[in-house]
Amino acid sequence: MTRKTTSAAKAKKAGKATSARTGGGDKATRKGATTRSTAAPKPVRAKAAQKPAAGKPDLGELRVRIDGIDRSIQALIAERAQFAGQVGQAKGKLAAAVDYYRPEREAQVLRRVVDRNDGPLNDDVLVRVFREIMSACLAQQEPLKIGFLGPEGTHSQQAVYKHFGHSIHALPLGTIEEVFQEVESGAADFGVVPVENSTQGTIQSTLDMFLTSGVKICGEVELRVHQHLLSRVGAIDAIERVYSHPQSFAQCKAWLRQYLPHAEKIPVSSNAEAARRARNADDAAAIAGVSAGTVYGLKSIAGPIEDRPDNTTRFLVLGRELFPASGNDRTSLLVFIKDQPGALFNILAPLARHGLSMNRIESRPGHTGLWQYAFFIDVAGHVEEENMRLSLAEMADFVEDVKILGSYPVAIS
Ligand SMILES: O=C(O)C(=O)C[C@]1(C(=O)O)C=C[C@@H](O)C=C1
Repeated sequence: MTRKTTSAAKAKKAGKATSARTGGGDKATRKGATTRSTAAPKPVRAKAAQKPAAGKPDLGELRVRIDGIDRSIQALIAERAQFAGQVGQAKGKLAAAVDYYRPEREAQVLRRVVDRNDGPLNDDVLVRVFREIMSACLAQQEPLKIGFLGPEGTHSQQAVYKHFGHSIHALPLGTIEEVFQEVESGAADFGVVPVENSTQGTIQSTLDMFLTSGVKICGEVELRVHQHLLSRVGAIDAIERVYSHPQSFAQCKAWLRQYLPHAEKIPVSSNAEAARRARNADDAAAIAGVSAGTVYGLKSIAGPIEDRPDNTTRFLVLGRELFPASGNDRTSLLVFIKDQPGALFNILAPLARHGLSMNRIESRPGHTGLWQYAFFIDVAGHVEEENMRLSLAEMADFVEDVKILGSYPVAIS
């Protein structure tokens, strides 16, 4: 019964969409065109209704076409939301919004968007649009609660919206440790924390949290990070002090040396905190993203000011469970190796034997004994896959312990 109603509704809507897409068949479209041509002769409209110059497209006609397409898009989004609602029902009565979230499915949807894209819009623009649609579809159950390193306006918050869209509750938290704790306790459904920057390297406080926390990595986000010099007056000559996160100072080292060599550099816990402080004095500035400037009412004096134009931060999405494979995944392992000759070689050799690429390896004091190290290893693939399972089994003789921190879709756009 449900299926019958749905397909009938779908056919009806598809018909409506087709006529709107072709431009002339839709009643409302024709009405729009008529209204426009007989509109009262206000100067602006009269200009739009004028015959276009030879070779120039007709503005009024183009807008009628756009209106028709908008109607089709809106009808299709509504139809998609209905199906997504039914998918929710198909999953059964689940305890909370977090149980409806499927990162592997979202990654597959977005990859298809990229594969289909022939322009004129860029992949990242289309991914953003579809991300928002899925975000809104999921929020029909209940919006997800996402913890991040606050306050409002940080790059972490931008990463939250890039990954989850805007139909969520973003929860600003005081420290990276708190993000882990809130996810582990269930107060947040997911968390987003920075893990490495292309200019500055690893954020070690994030890696170290995995030594003791039970959270799982269920996604990654890559964000191009643009830094600006922000102040309440917007004049560089007035600046005596600059606030920022140490990582951001490091990303803008050459620029600061050239343009503000004598200003005092004051490290604070986040760029947004820097912006919050800079709003209190005319001689203070912050290095932060423009969104922090918007939140705290600051003007951009200069930007982007990062030394490397490809400056990118990678964030991890933290959750409480592992998700199935999406088809293009990464696995993060925390390996405590045995203190014996060739131990590191012996844990990496199985990966090579089974054709798995290691994307990254990082050693940190393992907190298990003096000079004992833990290795954070990222490998292409998913733990569900045969070659990964075989590699892990073959490593077993050479490790004290292996923790699978997560198997998650590789970042999209
Ligand atoms: O396919 C699903 O499992 C859905 O719930 C639908 C949908 C979507 O809008 O496409 C919504 C949320 C999930 O995180 C993944 C996909």
